[in-house]
Amino acid sequence: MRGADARSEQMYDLELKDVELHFGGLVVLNRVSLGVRSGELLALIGPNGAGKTSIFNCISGIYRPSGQIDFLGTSLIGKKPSAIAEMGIGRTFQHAELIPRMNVRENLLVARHNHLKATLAEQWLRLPSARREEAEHLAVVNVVLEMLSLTHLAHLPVGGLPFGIQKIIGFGRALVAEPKVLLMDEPSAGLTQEEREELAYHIDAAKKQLGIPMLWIEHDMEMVAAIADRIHVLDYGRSIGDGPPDEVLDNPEVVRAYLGTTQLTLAGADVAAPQEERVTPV
Ligand SMILES: Nc1ncnc2c1ncn2[C@@H]1O[C@H](COP(=O)(O)OP(=O)(O)OP(=O)(O)O)[C@@H](O)[C@H]1O
Repeated sequence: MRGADARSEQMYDLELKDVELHFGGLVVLNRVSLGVRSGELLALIGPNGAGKTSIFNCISGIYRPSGQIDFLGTSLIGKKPSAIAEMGIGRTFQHAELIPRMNVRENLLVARHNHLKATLAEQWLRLPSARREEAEHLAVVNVVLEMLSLTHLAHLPVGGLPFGIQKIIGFGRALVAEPKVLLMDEPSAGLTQEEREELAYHIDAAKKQLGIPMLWIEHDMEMVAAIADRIHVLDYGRSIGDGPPDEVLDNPEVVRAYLGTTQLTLAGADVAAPQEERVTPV
């Protein structure tokens, strides 16, 4: 079997089948089926209110839909959000939950708490096992800092850093938890064009380096066209397209539903290399 054929046959790590969600009379998700494989970045697009965040809330166990949601062969339906997070489903939020007075490295270390094995007493007594564990956490954090070109800012309080850098730190927070799949809810919201390109560069690089399946809600079609492997389109809770970016963004139904009459141009869609020297460490 050739590479592309093998890939299309590959099982999904995370798969939704006929997922349906209602709030009173409102049909929020109407038999939605989609899946994401390891090493794949699947963009979830659609107009406001289409149901994108609701899909994340169903996967995370916050909403209780009908249908099937399977993660690495295990059903997530009926599981508590904490149990789902512990299974390795990571999530970034539109507003990164950073602690402004802590420095960048400390913010990432906090996100390792799910991996803590040493008891509080062992940590206080600084037993060798606790010290070894601390060193392991620090090593993971340092790898992520390096990967996101944040090492030179690691000692700086997060609150004083530009918004675009804070977004990259928020992405790093999700990565240090070593998720098995990552859900990203519009990480580019509020960023300038230059900051979006830098974030896109890091998302793309992290996907290639770590091979984690990523499901990504995004409104910026240039970012999507530049780095998504596949796009799934929702409209009023219904799936209206799924496929490679050039195919999906050319689909007349998608153009009509999502983009109005504006023809999407993919020309110029690009990602920029990080600019480490943008922020001067103090
Ligand atoms: N907890 C809730 N109770 C009632 N209605 C809800 C709830 N959560 C979502 N909805 C409704 O479901 C629909 C889909 O909302 P959702 O936030 O999933 O859309 P979205 O595609 O993420 O939109 P946006 O791009 O604006 O974030 C909307 O009509 C919303 O008002």
